[in-house]
Amino acid sequence: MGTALIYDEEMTSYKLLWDDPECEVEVPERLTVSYEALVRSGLADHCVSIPVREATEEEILLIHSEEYLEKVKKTPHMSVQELKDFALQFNAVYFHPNSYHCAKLAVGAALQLVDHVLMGKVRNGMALVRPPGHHSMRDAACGFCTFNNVAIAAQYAKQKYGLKRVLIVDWDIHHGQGVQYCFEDDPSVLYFSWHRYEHSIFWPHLPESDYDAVGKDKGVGFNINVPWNKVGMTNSDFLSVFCHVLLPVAYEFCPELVLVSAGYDSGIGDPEGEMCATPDIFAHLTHLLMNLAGGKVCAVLEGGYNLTSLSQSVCQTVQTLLGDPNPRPENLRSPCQSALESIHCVRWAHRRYWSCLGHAADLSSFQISTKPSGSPKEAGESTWKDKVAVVWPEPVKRVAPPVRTAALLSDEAVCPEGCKRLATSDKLDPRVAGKLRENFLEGEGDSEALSALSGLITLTEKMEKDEILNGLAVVRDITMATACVVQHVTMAPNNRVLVVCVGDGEAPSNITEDRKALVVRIGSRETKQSKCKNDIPVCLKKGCADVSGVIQAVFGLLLPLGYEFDPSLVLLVRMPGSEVSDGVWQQLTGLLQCLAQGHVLVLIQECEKSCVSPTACSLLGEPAPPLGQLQAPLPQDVEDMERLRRKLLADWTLLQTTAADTG
Ligand SMILES: CC(O)(O)CCCCCNCCCN
Ligand SMILES: [Zn+2]
Repeated sequence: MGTALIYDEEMTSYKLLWDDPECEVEVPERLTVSYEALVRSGLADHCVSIPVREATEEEILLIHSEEYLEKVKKTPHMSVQELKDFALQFNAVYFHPNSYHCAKLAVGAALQLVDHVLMGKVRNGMALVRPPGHHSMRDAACGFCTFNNVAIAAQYAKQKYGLKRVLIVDWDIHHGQGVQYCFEDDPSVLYFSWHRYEHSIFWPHLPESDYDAVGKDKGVGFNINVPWNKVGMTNSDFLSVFCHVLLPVAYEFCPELVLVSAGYDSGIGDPEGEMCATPDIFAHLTHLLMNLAGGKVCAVLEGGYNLTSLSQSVCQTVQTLLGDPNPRPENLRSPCQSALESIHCVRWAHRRYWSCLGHAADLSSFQISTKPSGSPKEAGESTWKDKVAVVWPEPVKRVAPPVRTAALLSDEAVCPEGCKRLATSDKLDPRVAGKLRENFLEGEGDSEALSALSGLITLTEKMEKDEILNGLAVVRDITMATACVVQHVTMAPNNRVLVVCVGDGEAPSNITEDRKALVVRIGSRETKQSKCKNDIPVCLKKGCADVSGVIQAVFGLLLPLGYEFDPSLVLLVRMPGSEVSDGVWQQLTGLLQCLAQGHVLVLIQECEKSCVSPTACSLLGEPAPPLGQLQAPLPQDVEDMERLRRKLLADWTLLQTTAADTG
């Protein structure tokens, strides 16, 4: 199934007709540069092009009032002066004789995308639209927005397809208060937004944009606001919020559809956001959402005003939707104190509503930075032209290797659909053979074992050379196979391997202190006190059969560790007898492809070969099936994981979830 791209240059046919410093950034070129970048990069050709359509009045009335619609319907016939006067009744908007037409196309584009995804014609997709939507309200335009494209799409999806749970992820740098107002009492729509706030001195200065606006009545808990109280937030801040706030909640919620209010003014160089996250981060944010809702992800453009940053970020998003491997995240470091405060506050505010946040530390542990008395930035606010030009490196080219998934299997085993069987006939370098015999086979002449190990070496080398993206191997002795891969990979100077062992069993023997290998073991009990700090055992009372326990460990520990460790290879090992369900296993296999440019090698013990085909599906880029709404993790497990997290904080900064953590 493909990735939809919805774009029509008709939506560039309106613009600001008078001088207005607060609206001048919203130019038609925003759409043309984004689309042209997709065409130039060849990404548009790999997408399924879907035509736009005008939304009907009935669809607009899903969210907006008749009075408001009747007012907007009059704008095509207005003079410039009348348009100007009409706009004055709203906050930071402008109108043009064509803006009503374009606003209907923007809504229609979002609905076309939702239809094609929910009817299974495409897997996911992106709609490049303007005007944006997330600020507009039932009775009012606001912040360049006329109709609330994403809010209408959510309502439309519920009504037409009977969806019970829709997740809206708003990564635009402004708070989509319009969306919040629509759904704050609605438990079927979980709205997540981060936004520049600076304790309300940033536009639109609303108290209800703060972290304590958690929803109302039946909707308490289903509105999550992460305020950025400083500018300059980085990739590390963004990933920390996804791992420690959004994703655990999103998996507990288990949405049937993910709508993204994809605004790129949160990216570096944007005059509105003034943040520092680089365009490649949107590849990771997108990837981390793609195993939710069975992969049904609809991204709808909101803001983004630096044309270079915008077009690069749009390309990063679409390339990930298409399944191409993610770039390795550049030099991640500790989230900043202000971001940690925000994470701490929002986790605390939601601790009663989401069991995954039940243990969130209370706020007494540190003094929240006081709200500065500073007056809103309006006074003498520098316009975007005064802002210093920001530069950043062009995102690295992301090339998909010629072979996506290779399989190392015994001769009689059937090769899963879509995988390429690895020919072990390749002559093994006699020196390597000698080392393997000496290190792993105690010299015994077991040619079968030798050919299996040499096959693993070949697999690993083909990944390093980007001849294949990822692979799976069915082996007889999984501990030996793991040790063999670890040893081979860590021989090269700047290689690092993240070993994820699922189920109980011995960690590989040759893990050294040199941080070239990091082992995270998720199992039911401490096999033995982990001897070195690069071997991290995560213990769950019920072992890997505990879905919410594993998911808690993945987002709270494994992914932050993995991002900070930044491996060149991920080795995912399914220990024999691990009761991990295929669903959880596929989630893991899918999510871990966000690391190491997607170079994931999965090891499966001969006796477990029933999980070969689900593993192959995930390695081939199929979204993992939804896990269902998650139960609460066991309190004992939560406490153990919290204790482990605090112990690891000294070495791993992305594990922090509160400002006090840097104690
Ligand atoms: C879609 C979007 O969220 O990017 C729209 C942002 C509107 C910003 C209005 N700024 C007003 C500044 C007032 N001094
Ligand atoms: Zn914005």
